[in-house]
Amino acid sequence: MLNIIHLLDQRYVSILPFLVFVYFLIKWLTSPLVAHKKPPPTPPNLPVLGNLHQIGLYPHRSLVPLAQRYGPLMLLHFGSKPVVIVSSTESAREIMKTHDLVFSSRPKLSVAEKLLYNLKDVAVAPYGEHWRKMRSICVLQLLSNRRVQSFRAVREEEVEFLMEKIQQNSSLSLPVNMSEMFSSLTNDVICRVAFGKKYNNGEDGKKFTKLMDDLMRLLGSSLNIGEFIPWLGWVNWVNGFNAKIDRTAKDFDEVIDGILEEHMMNNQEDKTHRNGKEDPNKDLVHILLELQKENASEFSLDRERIKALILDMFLGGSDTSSTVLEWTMTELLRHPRIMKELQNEIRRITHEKSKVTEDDLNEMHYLKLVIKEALRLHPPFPLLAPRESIQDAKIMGYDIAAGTMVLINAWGLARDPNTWTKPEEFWPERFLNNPVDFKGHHLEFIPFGAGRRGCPGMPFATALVELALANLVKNFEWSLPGGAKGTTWT
Ligand code: HEM
Repeated sequence: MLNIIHLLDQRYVSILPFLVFVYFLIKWLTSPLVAHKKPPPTPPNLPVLGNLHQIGLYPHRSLVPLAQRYGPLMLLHFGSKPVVIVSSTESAREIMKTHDLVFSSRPKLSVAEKLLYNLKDVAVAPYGEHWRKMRSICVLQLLSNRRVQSFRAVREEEVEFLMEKIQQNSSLSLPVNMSEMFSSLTNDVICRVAFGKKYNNGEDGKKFTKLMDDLMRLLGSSLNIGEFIPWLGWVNWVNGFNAKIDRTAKDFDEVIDGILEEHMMNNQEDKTHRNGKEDPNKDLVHILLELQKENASEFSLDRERIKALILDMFLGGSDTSSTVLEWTMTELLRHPRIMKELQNEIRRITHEKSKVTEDDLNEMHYLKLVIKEALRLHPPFPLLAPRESIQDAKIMGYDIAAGTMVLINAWGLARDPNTWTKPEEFWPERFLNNPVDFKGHHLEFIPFGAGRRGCPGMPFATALVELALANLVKNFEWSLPGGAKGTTWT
């Protein structure tokens, strides 16, 4: 008996390596990437880092030569995370049009999770019922054309204020820091729209501005090593990154809590004074609190969802528009012929008027071409916002597994020499008699994204950018300090 057991033991021992091999083979074959017969081409990668070393400081730039070599749909590895890179109009159309629903989720990134109330907002929320409801509030209540129009006075006043500041500097022959001015313009507009007042003065103002800067920096940070190489997650504790996230999230929460309390008290008072009549100048917090009270559907717009939505409005509405203004002015300064042509159009239309108002903008066709061209060359989100597939899909003959992160190189698409004549040149006339627009129908030009997850803030952003730019160009003669020519780097 003992002998038999011994014999069996020996047999098991000899087949053990085989069983282990079979186990790993099955595991490998059923892993999300290999189970799919044909994954997209992958550049060679390093252990641990994957392809992170090939991404560099400007990923949208580094990805272009890689795509030329490995194709319009590549599979990279950011550490251990598989990421599909989309680099041609055709592959973007497949992802954002043909298979839009499959790619309409967002990956769960831990920084966003902590800062955006556990993904309770709209911009980073995964696809599902919560996102659908929040998106509909955004589109129908907060950012509709009618709502954007209701904030016209805010935009006109703030742009006028910007003109006064520049006028003061220019009368003293002082240089103007346009980056700072654009940043405070867009911040002040979004503060007034969201909260009904500015947060730019005194200690509170400073604290708020710093908080917003920190939020933007953390959300756009590439410091988060633990996201892509999980076993190095401890580094984020040691270098203070996690502590900074927690502190920023807590500080923002305190500020927004104060603002909500203030609004709730004011709403009570307003009701007694206005006798139930609708206030045409409601700010976004006010609107959200009303929706919360109505609570008509089964969807509960709880306090955290309100805070997360407000934060989205700041993240979407502030840095993006100021970046567009900055780049457009930079290109105009580098191209005096285009600056002159634009100035002629604006001065001809507004004639003797001291300022451009929103009524004048419809006639300013060249202005729109200039902004389009600046958005083509310098999209504020060169890789858009990451997407994630919700089920397996076949794209251009390649298999992409459910749960794969997808990055769309909008910057690369808008400079693709196969699509655009002289793609590196700032040449607004390219859009003359050309139906290509940034509204998400032409996949070669998608600074606002496209499809279900496309940007709902486009009308809000363009209204402010057009008004500010028209006034800047009408009212002043511009040049770079010391006769500098400006750079082309982005
Ligand atoms: C020039 C200005 C802007 C640019 C270039 C821009 C660009 C973008 C891009 C590329 C996306 C991702 C699209 C995609 O995944 O297909 C996006 C999403 C979004 N944007 Fe904007 N944006 C701008 C202004 C705004 C403004 C002013 C707001 C709100 C006040 C806003 C709110 C949002 C929101 C809420 C989303 C998330 C939509 C979703 O995931 O369903 N954006 N934006």
